[in-house]
Amino acid sequence: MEIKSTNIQGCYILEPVICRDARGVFMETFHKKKLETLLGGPLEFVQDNQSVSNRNVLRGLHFQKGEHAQAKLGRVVRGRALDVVVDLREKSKSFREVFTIELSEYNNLQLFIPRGLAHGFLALEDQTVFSYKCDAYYYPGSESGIIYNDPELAIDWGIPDSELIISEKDRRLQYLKELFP
Ligand SMILES: Cc1cn([C@H]2C[C@H](O)[C@@H](COP(=O)(O)OP(=O)(O)O[C@H]3O[C@H](C)C(=O)[C@H](O)[C@H]3O)O2)c(=O)[nH]c1=O
Repeated sequence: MEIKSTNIQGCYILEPVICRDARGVFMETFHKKKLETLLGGPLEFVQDNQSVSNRNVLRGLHFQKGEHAQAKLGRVVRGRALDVVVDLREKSKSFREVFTIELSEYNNLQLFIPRGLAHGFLALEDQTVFSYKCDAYYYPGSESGIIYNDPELAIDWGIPDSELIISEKDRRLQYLKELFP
């Protein structure tokens, strides 16, 4: 497993070792001890999630507040997605910064997302399967988020707004200026 830093403190790109032979491909998609060594600290994932999205579906930008904040290890098992995180940690050197990366079944990349970041993605192919580990349980009462088209973030999703498929819930998410008045 190789690790690369991003512009966001504690957020890392992970590239698994791909073992290919005449039968196909094998890779370790998660190895607790190796990842703890690479990240330099303990990891205790407690919940795995998976969503399937057709092309142009945008999920996010979501986070859980306070004690229910989740670190995530995300990857695309099938298809392609533009993955986006925003640093919402006021004490972080990268506070308010955005990082985007394409995760796909073709590049096998993963993204480690520390607690305190908002996360979302745009599916770039039909039936894109996004799978991720969380180090805290889902806690509906702590759910929050930032709206995908917040002008302060100016995220380029790469397609016209009219083509985006977004849940009513996500269309009602707050702006950064409401979260940090
Ligand atoms: C997140 C979650 C949701 N649910 C239920 C709640 C709804 O009935 C249904 C769909 O939930 P939601 O629309 O919040 O799903 P996404 O839009 O994919 O949410 C995720 O989107 C972005 C990309 C994230 O990083 C978050 O982990 C997560 O918020 O699954 C659960 O039962 N458990 C869960 O952990």
